[in-house]
Amino acid sequence: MALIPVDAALERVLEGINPLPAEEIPLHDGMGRVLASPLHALRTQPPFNASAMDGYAVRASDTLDERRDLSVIGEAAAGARFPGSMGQGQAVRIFTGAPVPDGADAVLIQENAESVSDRTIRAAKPVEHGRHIRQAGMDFHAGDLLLEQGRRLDPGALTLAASSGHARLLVHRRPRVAVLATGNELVNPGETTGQDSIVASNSYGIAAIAKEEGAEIIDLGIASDNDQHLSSLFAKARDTAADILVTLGGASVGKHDLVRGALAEAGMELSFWKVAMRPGKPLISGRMGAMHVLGLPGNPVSSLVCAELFLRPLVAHMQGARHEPDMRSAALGAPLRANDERQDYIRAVVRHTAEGMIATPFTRQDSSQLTAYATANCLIIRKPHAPAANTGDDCRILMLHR
Ligand SMILES: Nc1nc2c(c(=O)[nH]1)N[C@H]1C(S)=C(S)[C@@H](COP(=O)(O)OP(=O)(O)OC[C@H]3O[C@@H](n4cnc5c(N)ncnc54)[C@H](O)[C@@H]3O)O[C@H]1N2
Ligand code: MOO
Repeated sequence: MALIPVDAALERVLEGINPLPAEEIPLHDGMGRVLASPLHALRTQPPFNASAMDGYAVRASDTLDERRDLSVIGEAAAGARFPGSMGQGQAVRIFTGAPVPDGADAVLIQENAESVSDRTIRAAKPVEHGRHIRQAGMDFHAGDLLLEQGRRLDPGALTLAASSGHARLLVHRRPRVAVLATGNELVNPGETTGQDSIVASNSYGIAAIAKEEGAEIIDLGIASDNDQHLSSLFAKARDTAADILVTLGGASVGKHDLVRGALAEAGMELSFWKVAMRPGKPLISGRMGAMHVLGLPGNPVSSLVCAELFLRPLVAHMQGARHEPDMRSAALGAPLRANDERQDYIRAVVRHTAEGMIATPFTRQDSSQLTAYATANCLIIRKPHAPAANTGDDCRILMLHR
């Protein structure tokens, strides 16, 4: 089967995805969730003209003459407005957040007020009209569109939603991602290892990527390399109503690489197999009924890179969110050889310097090496057939947020 380009592969993975149904959640559970409907303000903020400072509500024209006595006729605090209105030559003691009394048009900060007697002050400096007053609706008005549908909720968005009167939010359901490691050699971390054992590590990073995007994880453990065991665990993924099944390993061409065949046997409609990328070539994508299937290669770095490129956007799209990879430009910190037909994702460390960003690739790029991957903070992307490049040449990098 021919290798398909990375962009085409991503398009196919995301093809025809409808966001999962909406559910209502309390604000405290909103972090990282994606809004299923536009959010409009239920109230106006501030709801009244409010003082931004501690001081005196005054008429600005009364402060032009610094010898003018102003009589303090009452007090306005946050939550307890001055009940009357204020006339010429009068002032009201006011505190930050309090409603500005009728008749006042400025706030004189207390540092600029001289106390003449118990209930009389003078303005040490004139204050201009409107000073230190937050106009009603300065932030938003009832009915304003505050957050778009598809917005991923973050601390700022959650605080805005609360401030505008929402106690509950409508968000898309989290995708359920079933993760299945495959391979006779695999044992769980902490288990006794035999001479030929390998610790099944990939599930942890893959689950972490999916969770970071908002998924719920169903850990299906480890399947041995036999068709019965694989098919019983695929059935379990369906029984648990997984939206996405991620398999790890067994994706290549060896005698023991049974995953693609077993998936087909279990009814998966293959979308593609093999992508023109390094690492990650034997990636499998398809559908088993409503369940999306991603078969990631077994090499740990291959599985992580594939999950960054395909699983992350898939989980985001299923929640109605767009996924914008953090791509930047940098200068190469070391030369690179000419590339072949596969798009390369080269593990590298990018540093900010006075001359700009410099991305230095690790010398060894084996797809089994987690030490380099865990140290890398970016992947240098090399187009297929890119010519040899020198130190200092421009390159594109995908940031890996650590
Ligand atoms: N003749 C060919 N051989 C290979 C090709 C090819 O085109 N022709 N492709 C190579 C490429 S590229 C990759 S990538 C690997 C991926 O193969 P599989 O997906 O079949 O992976 P496995 O053989 O099952 O495992 C590879 C490697 O990774 C270890 N592994 C597997 N699962 C896990 C896990 N959950 N946690 C940690 N480590 C895991 C496994 O023990 C192997 O060492 O195929 C090449 N071969
Ligand atoms: O594509 Mo494999 O992922 O080179 O190691």
